[in-house]
Amino acid sequence: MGMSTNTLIDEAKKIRDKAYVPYSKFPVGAALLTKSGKVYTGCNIENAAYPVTCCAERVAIFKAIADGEKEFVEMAVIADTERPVPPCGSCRQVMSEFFRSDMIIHLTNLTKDVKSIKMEELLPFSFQPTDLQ
Ligand SMILES: O=c1ccn([C@H]2C[C@H](O)[C@@H](CO)O2)c(=O)[nH]1
Ligand SMILES: [Zn+2]
Repeated sequence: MGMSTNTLIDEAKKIRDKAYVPYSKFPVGAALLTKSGKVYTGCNIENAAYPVTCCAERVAIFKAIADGEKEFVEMAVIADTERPVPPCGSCRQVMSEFFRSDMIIHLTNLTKDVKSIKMEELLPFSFQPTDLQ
């Protein structure tokens, strides 16, 4: 694991403290590295209308996209889980829209277990923009 990966995990851990989680009390942090070397971070933001909640991963991705970023190289996600935190299905679908199939996502937890997984393994046979043509 390179130095940039540890830095990315640290950034994810740091923004996890900003999570707005009055309902689940389950804070999650995510950090996304762009090809240009910038890091976009996200935390989960819940809502009294529970399903309106946005996960940490999507907050990070949407911040980057809204800032004009298009090329991503690595992502880290962290939560206080027993195993490396598995992203939800909605986040996997959003990731598959913007991440290359060979991009690595580092899933981790507070006890530093890390599962580094390729986009294509995280969501195989995913519905793609090209399927609309
Ligand atoms: O990978 C995950 C899994 C869950 N959550 C959030 C959604 C909700 O706020 C809380 C409990 O599901 O954790 C994330 O942000 N990312
Ligand atoms: Zn999610």
